[in-house]
Amino acid sequence: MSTKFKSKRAPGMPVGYKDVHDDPLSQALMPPEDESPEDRALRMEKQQEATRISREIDESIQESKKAYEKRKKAIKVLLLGQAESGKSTTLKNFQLAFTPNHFRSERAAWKTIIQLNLIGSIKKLLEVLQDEMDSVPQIKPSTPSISVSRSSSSIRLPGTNLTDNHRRIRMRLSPLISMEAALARKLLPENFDPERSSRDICVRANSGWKTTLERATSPDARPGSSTKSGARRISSRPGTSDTRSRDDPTAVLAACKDDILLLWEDPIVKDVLQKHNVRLEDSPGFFLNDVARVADPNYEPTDVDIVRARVRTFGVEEHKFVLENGTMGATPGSEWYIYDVGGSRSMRQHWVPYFDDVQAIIFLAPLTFNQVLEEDSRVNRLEDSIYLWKEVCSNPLLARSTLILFLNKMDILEANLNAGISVQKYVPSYGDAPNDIEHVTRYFKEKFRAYQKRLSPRQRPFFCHETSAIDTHATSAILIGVREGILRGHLQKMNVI
Ligand SMILES: Nc1nc2c(ncn2[C@@H]2O[C@H](COP(=O)(O)OP(=O)(O)OP(=O)(O)O)[C@@H](O)[C@H]2O)c(=O)[nH]1
Ligand SMILES: [Mg+2]
Repeated sequence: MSTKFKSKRAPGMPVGYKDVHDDPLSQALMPPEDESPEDRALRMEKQQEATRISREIDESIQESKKAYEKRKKAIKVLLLGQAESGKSTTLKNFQLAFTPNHFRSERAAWKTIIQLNLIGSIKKLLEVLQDEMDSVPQIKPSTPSISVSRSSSSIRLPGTNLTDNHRRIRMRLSPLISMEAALARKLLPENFDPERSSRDICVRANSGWKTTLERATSPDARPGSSTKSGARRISSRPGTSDTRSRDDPTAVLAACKDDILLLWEDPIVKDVLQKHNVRLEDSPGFFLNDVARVADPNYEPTDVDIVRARVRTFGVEEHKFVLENGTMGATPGSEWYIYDVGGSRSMRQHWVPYFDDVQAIIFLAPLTFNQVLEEDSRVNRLEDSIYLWKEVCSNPLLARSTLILFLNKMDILEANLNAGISVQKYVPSYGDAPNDIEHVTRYFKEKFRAYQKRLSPRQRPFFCHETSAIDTHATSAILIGVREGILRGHLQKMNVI
């Protein structure tokens, strides 16, 4: 009886399946009647392999499903704000506070960025000196005077307090500039644009630029050295020690260190900068006050250096955080996604696709009332931040997202107010209220609060923090509170608490 029943099923088909004579597929799969034992063994082997592959596909679908569910449950935070508002700096603070091991593992990549930042400031400084020299007639110098010098004396150039010694130092520093362009082209080739070479270093989101930098600047990747497989990585030129040191920012900076210090600490140079209205201290990625350290051959960036390094974000970067054990009271293993966007005007259209799936937005609004946008010098930065804030508050896609406002760059606000810069001059509506940090902060905070209240499609609480994102200690305390708040809100929405 059982033999008879078996013969009616295709091999491997469970009991209860349709009779093979009714099912064309089963019929097609039936072994030939004269199947040899070898053919049968081969067929069984193929069948087992097919079953294994099918099981693997099922498992991978299940895993994708699980990952999708996990991602759906994960907390997603979007960092928004204009260019240079401090979004990437806040992200780095987040990494330092909650995934410090990962943060520190990227130190080598940041070292090159910091060196490029420093060279960028020197380049700007040299441009100002050149402008000053060009602004006066180039006639034969006549009035000798003593100034900064390695030699015993120097000759003052006509019409300026700069001397021929400044000109010589400027010449000696010029290899830094050609090296910067070469380095940017080699290390970040897809982002190299000679038209923009005077601007910040720019990296494309999710391009793996940190890995590229780490590989390209590791000792065995320098020109003239070989990889384990014997292939050259960067340059095909013969690797003389001369070419090696000319391409290596650490070696070139070390060779130029004394000259950089001489220029930067020279009171005449400071006067020229002031005359040309250039405050390098306020520009992003400023490391000129740290030359002695950064230009040292054994320089290793500190955590704060990394947080202060400047790289312009281009596009939208996704950062996954799996909180590390023992970090700031975090629940180990919890998953967060933080999206860091490029903030300049041309990049804002890329923000919208991320709006419908985020629990919280951290909006960076620096209180830089006396600065204008780099991309449009007719627009005041603070005015632009308020415009953006209004857009975010009123956007229906964000109606359910928690908004957290960071009034950032409080240190710069304080310095500006201490220097006596009047808020009323730039923001007439401020009137004649006291020009101090307390009143100014309260005034702008209330402005942001009122717009949120007026424009939000549904009521939501106003969360606001005063931050200086380069102060890692203070910022980590704020971020712990923010993380708790977002988590609580998220759990409430999911009805877990
Ligand atoms: N003094 C001071 N500098 C800050 C502060 N926050 C950020 N910066 C600096 O401002 C510069 C710009 O910061 P980023 O975080 O790169 O700005 P971003 O918003 O990511 O800019 P984009 O990527 O161009 O959109 C960097 O050099 C930071 O070190 C702050 O609170 N105080
Ligand atoms: Mg950025």
